[in-house]
Amino acid sequence: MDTETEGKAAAVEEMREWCVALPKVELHAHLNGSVRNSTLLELAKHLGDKGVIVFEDVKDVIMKSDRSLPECFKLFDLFHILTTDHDTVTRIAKEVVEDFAAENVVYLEIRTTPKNNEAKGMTKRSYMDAVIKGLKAVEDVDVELFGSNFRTNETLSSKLLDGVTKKKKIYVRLLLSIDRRETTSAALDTVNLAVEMMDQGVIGIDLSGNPVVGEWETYLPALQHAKNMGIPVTIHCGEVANRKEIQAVLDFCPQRLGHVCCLNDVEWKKLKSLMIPVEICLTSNVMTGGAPSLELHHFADLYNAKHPLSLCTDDSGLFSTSLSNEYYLVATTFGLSKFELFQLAQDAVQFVFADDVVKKSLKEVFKHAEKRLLMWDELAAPS
Ligand SMILES: CNc1ncnc2c1ncn2[C@@H]1O[C@H](COP(=O)(O)O)[C@@H](O)[C@H]1O
Ligand SMILES: [Zn+2]
Repeated sequence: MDTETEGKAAAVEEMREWCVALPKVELHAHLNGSVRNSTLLELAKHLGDKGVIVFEDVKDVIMKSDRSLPECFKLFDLFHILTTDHDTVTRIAKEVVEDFAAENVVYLEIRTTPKNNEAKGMTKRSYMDAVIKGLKAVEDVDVELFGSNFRTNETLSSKLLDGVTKKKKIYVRLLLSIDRRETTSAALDTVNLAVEMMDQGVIGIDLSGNPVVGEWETYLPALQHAKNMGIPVTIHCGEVANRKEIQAVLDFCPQRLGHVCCLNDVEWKKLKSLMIPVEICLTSNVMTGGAPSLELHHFADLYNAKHPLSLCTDDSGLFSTSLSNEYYLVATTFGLSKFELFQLAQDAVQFVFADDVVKKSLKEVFKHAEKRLLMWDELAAPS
């Protein structure tokens, strides 16, 4: 390697390290899309040995790196075969939190679809109990799950991402997803479950699933019920160009929106005037064709318009990404400076569904990390 190439490689490495060190807020992560490949392979091997699936076929699908939108949803059906029993749900929930915490995510909203599965003796409630069991089983990191369990702000903020001697801390909150394949009654069950579990870390509702399936009118009663109960709602919007639905979603005016890829000029204007915070999922959108390329991703337009937004992974396992990588991509694609990236990460605190106590504590975390991160180059420079 010549000196110039070595210098470039070192700069890439240094920027990647900085993005990992940056405290981050993750607002759009699906549990079953965030499972480690190694875990999926282990689960597939186990079911292969039992004759439930053909391991070699499944292995190739898991290891494939490019995925279209329809392929993603076929894959989710496969993931659900692999993961939907109580013990496995507990395991993946634990691992997903560990993985996010390992890259300095300090606040994580995980969303997942509560599932009934009679054959496994699973109800939506027992599925969620298994998820929560997994969050409580995390040992390497301090997980703050319930509003009632907060320690004092000072203790929390000094511990979160101190990174030197103390155990890392992460706030985790849960969003219950309504799958677009569900009936009105099943969607209502999910919202009622959220109401029941508000004191156990559940703080919101999401609408997701294959965007070419289902009708807005089917979910509207459940989403309206959530709104009436004061439960924040986030909606996958415009993954495909469904004009009628995009209009209806904007009219519903949820607390946040995911993706917003296929909006026309009028819808774009409306989104901007409503100032609904957007969960931006760069890698996911480029892989599934929602955005033509990283360079042409609508992040740039929203960012330049100072529209509220936050970088997210969507499905870090499925798309082989991480939140640190999404920040790195923004830096390298759109030329944001470290200062701007820091602001971007910090601004996401405003859009969390957790209460003001948590927001205050998260602001402290960023304050605490600011000097170290913004003086990174000076600190790293040889004296
Ligand atoms: C790629 N973009 C996407 N668009 C829409 N829905 C998506 C999604 N990625 C994931 N999901 C939704 O999340 C479920 C998996 O996690 P859980 O089983 O809930 O934990 C998928 O089945 C789908 O409903
Ligand atoms: Zn999503």
